[in-house]
Amino acid sequence: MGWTAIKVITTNEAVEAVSYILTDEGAVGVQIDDAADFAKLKPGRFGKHGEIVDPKTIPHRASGAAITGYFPEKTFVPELVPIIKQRVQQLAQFDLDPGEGSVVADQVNDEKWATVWQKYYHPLRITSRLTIVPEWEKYQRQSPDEKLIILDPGMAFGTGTHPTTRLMLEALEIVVRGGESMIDVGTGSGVLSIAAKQLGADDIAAYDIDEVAVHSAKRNLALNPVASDVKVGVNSLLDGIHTQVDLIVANILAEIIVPLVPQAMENLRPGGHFLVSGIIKDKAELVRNKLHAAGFIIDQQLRMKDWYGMIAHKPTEDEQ
Ligand SMILES: C[S@@+](CC[C@H](N)C(=O)[O-])C[C@H]1O[C@@H](n2cnc3c(N)ncnc32)[C@H](O)[C@@H]1O
Repeated sequence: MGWTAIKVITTNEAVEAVSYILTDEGAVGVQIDDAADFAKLKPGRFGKHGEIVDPKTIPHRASGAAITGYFPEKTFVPELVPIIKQRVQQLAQFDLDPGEGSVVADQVNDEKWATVWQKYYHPLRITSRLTIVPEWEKYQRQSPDEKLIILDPGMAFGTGTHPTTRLMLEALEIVVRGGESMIDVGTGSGVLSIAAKQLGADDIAAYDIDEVAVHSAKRNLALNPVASDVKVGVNSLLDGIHTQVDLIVANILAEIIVPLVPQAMENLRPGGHFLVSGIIKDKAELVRNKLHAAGFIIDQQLRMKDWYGMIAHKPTEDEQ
């Protein structure tokens, strides 16, 4: 079996917390290289047979700590790295200095990672009506209402298996009635736009700040003829966009949702829905407060593991 190693560079004080994060995200083993441990070594106190060893000859970090988590080969790295990054940065809230906080993936013993994980990615019924089907799998519908989302996420976030995406797919199924115009902010693999089209949404524009994601979304939209008219482009949030749509969806980190909230209010018609996900438990209050302050009405809060999603709407004239 191959392993995927994900290395976090942090401070000595954050070693335990980062090790916990890596284990909590599925690491089966953690290796710690801490400059503080090295500083405690004294000549002659170690060596396999009690021999005197010069600490200077031992490879070590000059400062801070590197913590490497070893994950099973089924791990889909493009979804895991941003999540670990976010959790490491959040340590500052608990008065722990995350330091550099860089998170880098490296495949160990397996250079073919990009295809190996595919062995573990199978058709998945997300809701009673939405099923994700990897492009390379054959799948027979289990019921006439079942809608398929054909995907090859490539290197973009959005396999459909992550709780943040699943919450959004559930929210779309609750809200979409048919004929809605929609903007998908941070489209990743394009999974939410394809799902919305399958549920009956009409005119959709999808944006991502990352060119790799835009490329992946274009490819996936082409795999799903129902979504072939979705417009996709590079854009940060809704910068420079002034329109009136029925629905805006965004599965992005809470800190990025915050500046998006007033832009969503401006671009929604009265009664239009704003669906947000990607909100880790500790940030739910921040997003709720921001939505209320901007004038949104929160209709429903969805939760899966430590992740929250929210369904909000812009008040109609009667509700104002
Ligand atoms: C958590 S992924 C969500 C992908 C997909 N929509 C899903 O639900 O699975 C967040 C996406 O937002 C993109 N993103 C991050 N910051 C952004 C910004 N300021 N503007 C637009 N997209 C952004 C990332 O590149 C990434 O593709």
